[in-house]
Amino acid sequence: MLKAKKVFGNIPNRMTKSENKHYFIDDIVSIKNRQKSKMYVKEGKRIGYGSFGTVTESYLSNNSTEWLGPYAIKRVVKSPRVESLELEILQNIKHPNLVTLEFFFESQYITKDGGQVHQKNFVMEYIPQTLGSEIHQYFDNGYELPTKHIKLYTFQILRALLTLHSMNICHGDLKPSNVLIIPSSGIAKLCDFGSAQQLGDNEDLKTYFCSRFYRAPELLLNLKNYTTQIDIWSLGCIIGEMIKGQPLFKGDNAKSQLEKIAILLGRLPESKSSSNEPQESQRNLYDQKFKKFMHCFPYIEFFDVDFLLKVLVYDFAERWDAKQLMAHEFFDALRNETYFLPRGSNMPVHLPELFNFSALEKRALGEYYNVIIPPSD
Ligand SMILES: Nc1ncnc2c1ncn2[C@@H]1O[C@H](COP(=O)(O)OP(=O)(O)OP(=O)(O)O)[C@@H](O)[C@H]1O
Repeated sequence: MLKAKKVFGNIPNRMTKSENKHYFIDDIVSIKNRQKSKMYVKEGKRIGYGSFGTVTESYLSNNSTEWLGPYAIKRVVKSPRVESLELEILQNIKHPNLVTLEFFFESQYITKDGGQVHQKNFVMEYIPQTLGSEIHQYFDNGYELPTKHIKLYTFQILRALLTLHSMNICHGDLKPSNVLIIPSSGIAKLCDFGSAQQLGDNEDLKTYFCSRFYRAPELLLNLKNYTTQIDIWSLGCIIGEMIKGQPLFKGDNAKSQLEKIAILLGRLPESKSSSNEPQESQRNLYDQKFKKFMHCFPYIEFFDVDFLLKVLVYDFAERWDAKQLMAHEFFDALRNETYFLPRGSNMPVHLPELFNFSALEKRALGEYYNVIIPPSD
């Protein structure tokens, strides 16, 4: 289990709102140097209303005249019953494709009946666009998301998953609104670790989490032996949505979600497919699925269909993992070229750094590393 570093006191701050609509926090912890200080906080417009908290555009100041920011402050109720890995992940895992936590503080308010509610406040870098809003912008205006962009965002999501999964952590709520993007530079970063779990052998695992349209079949079936591969399924649904402009599987409940999935993948197999099956019947099965996928995604390249067939697989043991997928020829367009065209621009810009892997990432990639990096690197 990841250990949370105890960098803040046990007694939460009392928030005092001043007339200028900013308030003062006694103990705000800088993640950079783990030092506590006193700061003013000014909150602006709401960016997100999640099921667990609110996110607002905010500014911080040491003196209430010069303001730093914008930041995004996510405020969630601190519950003694629900353990969340969100703070541990945000403060301990630094990664180019995970949103950066800059500060953290605790706060409290008194309810009408005199009860105290304790809150956690995550002060993050502010990235105004999400993959969800980007998909809408394109499709609402009659355009499709360019294939290069789809590959760019997918690769970076996989890179973030490679790191989380190498620690046996699943994100648990991957969906387009939890992927923050900077369209002008092509950067993608995952946010919202409120549903993240570290999977171990003896955990009493919950199965009711992850937004339905992106929930893997094993979760829909309430199987307790699921793995971090649930995130790969969610990613497959996100890729489908980037291609089609709307959620790939839109069920009203778990049963109808499985039915929607079956339209594309065929009925859930009664027993595990076996690699001992004759090669010919395996080939036939692949060809049948290939035809269905071609019908669903008529304008994509053959090897892109093959990529999707490796992601959207019922059996999570056969679903490819992050490193296998990063090595797929689906990403050759990113390995062999250095430019892409951002939305609304006719000037190509450099692709973001995609292959500057850390030592931890290199270890997680193992033998795949040499296949994944561009030929000239
Ligand atoms: N750092 C950020 N910069 C800009 N927007 C953000 C940032 N973090 C979160 N958001 C926006 O706020 C929304 C809600 O945040 P988050 O998903 O963390 O909260 P949540 O309560 O878990 O929401 P949900 O129930 O939708 O999963 C995100 O979907 C995203 O659109």
